[in-house]
Amino acid sequence: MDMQTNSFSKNTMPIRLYSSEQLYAMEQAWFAQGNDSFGLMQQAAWQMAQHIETLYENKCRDNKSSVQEITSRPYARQRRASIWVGKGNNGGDGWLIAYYLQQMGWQVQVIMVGFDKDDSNKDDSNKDKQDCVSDAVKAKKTALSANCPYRSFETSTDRKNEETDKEIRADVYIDALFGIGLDRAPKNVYKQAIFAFNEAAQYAEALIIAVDIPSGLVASTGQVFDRIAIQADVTLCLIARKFGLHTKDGLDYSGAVIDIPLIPYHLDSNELIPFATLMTAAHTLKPRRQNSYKGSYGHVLVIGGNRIEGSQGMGGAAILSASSTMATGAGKITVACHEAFHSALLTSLPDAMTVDLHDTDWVNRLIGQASVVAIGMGLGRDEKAKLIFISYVQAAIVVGKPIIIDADGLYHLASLHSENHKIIAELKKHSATHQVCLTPHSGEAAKLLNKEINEIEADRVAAIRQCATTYGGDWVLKGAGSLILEQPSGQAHIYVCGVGNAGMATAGMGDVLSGVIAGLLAQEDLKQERRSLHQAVLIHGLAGDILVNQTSRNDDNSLLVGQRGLQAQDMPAAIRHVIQHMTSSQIDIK
Ligand SMILES: NC(=O)C1=CN([C@@H]2O[C@H](COP(=O)(O)OP(=O)(O)OC[C@H]3O[C@@H](n4cnc5c(N)ncnc54)[C@H](OP(=O)(O)O)[C@@H]3O)[C@@H](O)[C@H]2O)[C@@H](O)CC1
Ligand SMILES: Nc1ncnc2c1ncn2[C@@H]1O[C@H](COP(=O)(O)OP(=O)(O)O)[C@@H](O)[C@H]1O
Repeated sequence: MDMQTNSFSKNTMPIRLYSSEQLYAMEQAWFAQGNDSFGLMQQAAWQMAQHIETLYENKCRDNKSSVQEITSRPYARQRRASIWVGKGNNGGDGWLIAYYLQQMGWQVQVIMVGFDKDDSNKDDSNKDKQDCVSDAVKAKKTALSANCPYRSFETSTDRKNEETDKEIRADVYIDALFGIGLDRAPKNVYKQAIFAFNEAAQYAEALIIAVDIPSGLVASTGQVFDRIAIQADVTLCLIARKFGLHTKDGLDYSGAVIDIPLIPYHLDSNELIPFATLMTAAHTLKPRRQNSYKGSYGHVLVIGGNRIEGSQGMGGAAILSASSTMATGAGKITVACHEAFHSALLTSLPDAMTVDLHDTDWVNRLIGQASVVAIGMGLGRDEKAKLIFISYVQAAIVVGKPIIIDADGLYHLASLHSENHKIIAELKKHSATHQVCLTPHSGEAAKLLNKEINEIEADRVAAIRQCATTYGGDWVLKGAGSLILEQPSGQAHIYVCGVGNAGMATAGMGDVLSGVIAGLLAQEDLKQERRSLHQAVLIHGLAGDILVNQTSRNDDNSLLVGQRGLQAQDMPAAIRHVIQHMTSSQIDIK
């Protein structure tokens, strides 16, 4: 992987992300080499206890009160940790954290969730089978042998008295309910415990630390069921980064992520192929050659912006896409849109050329001349729009052009797929030799795969893989932590976009993205460098971040609009800013 990047974030290195299954495989490979599983749990807990102490001290410093000040308060002479444990190995980590924190002078209280009387009896009666008991049981025994105070969540909620409330109020709340083993929605007592944990920790204004992954968040998908999850300030991530921490709900629940690698899995020669790669920095771009002209930087043809009889039309989609294309440095642009929008287009983008979307002779001629064809933004969904979509995509295939398909283009593609139209196979074949980029959000992906949106959302990686298998080409599955699937040599690789923000959840942002992709692909001089799909998605996200000031050193804040004020039309100026910094000096984001 090309590591040459320009720093647009604190962490500029790509980070490998793994699924639960891969994490379990890493652990098993480690144990198969003769390493002890309980020893690993002890190591994990010991390191986490150290981190917890440091994080708490840092929090006190940030609050501008010294640790001595805090510890001298009559009700808090000791640092207090409330540790909520489940029955799996994540809970085992929690018991051992309690054990080590107590040794370090903390006042600890363990809250057991889902343990019933039978279980504890079973543990004690199995003394003769000590070697066979699980690590979690060994961890519990270790903590109990050191007299760590503990209580069952079920019992304390039943009692519901003031004393119980006081007992569980702490400076640090530690979530060790579920780790990578969570595979379904927490129900009953688990659901109650997660809500109670969040409520108690927020009431106490405590530091909230998740062990390995916040409970309720699925490591392999980033999904949280019905908003039932621990809302962490910090996640102490064991062994390797979980995919789910960085996409979808993971972005809202994980807080800051601290790695605790524990085992040297990356040194293994039979290294696992990562599930995905997290990207937070765009690759550096070389400056333009002095001896060049507009033709050196490509000609983009944007096809969209239609007006269907009786409607106001969607000229803005083509205008936003075209403006963003020019902001990336493309040499020339022609927009094939409805004639009703030509003057509006030329008013906002006088550098563009225009052609009537429905003048098929002209548009076909331009397809032959263009370096890249981007089609679908505001194209319309009626039968006439569908016919021109088929005709222009076919023309682009015949003359061998890179194609970007977005928005209404994806709608037509889905319907053509359901009709077994031959263009689907033609496009797939074309994608084996030419770049074809398709950019659905979850709703569009659902149509393309003939599924419900919640099925797509439940496993976005599976969805993007299925899109690529069905239609060929490179894909972006848009949303928080957008996924990008590229298959340059036939082997699919998935990236997660680690930049961008919720201010970008606004109309027209997707049109802007299609413009950035087209602009990068058009520029031949960037061939030796990265002008890949993930590079385009990063530039788009970084531009959005600059506009909401997620920058630590952005001297020029004239672009600042904030998340709620962010509009797609603000993006071209920010894209220019990002491209300029990628080509010269560095700025930091976040
Ligand atoms: N030695 C090691 O390997 C090391 C492991 N480490 C730690 O172990 C953690 C993984 O441990 P784990 O595999 O025991 O899974 P964990 O998440 O604790 O328990 C889940 C269990 O709960 C259940 N369950 C699932 N969903 C549920 C639901 N919604 N509601 C109710 N129950 C549910 C499910 O059981 P089921 O009921 O399906 O039989 C499942 O077995 C990992 O994140 C890390 O912290 C580190 O210490 C490093 C060394
Ligand atoms: N919460 C978010 N975090 C990061 N990026 C986001 C978020 N919401 C939307 N975006 C990005 O903004 C763009 C929105 O695209 P899309 O939904 O197609 O908008 P439209 O159809 O209105 O043009 C996508 O690139 C998406 O990834």
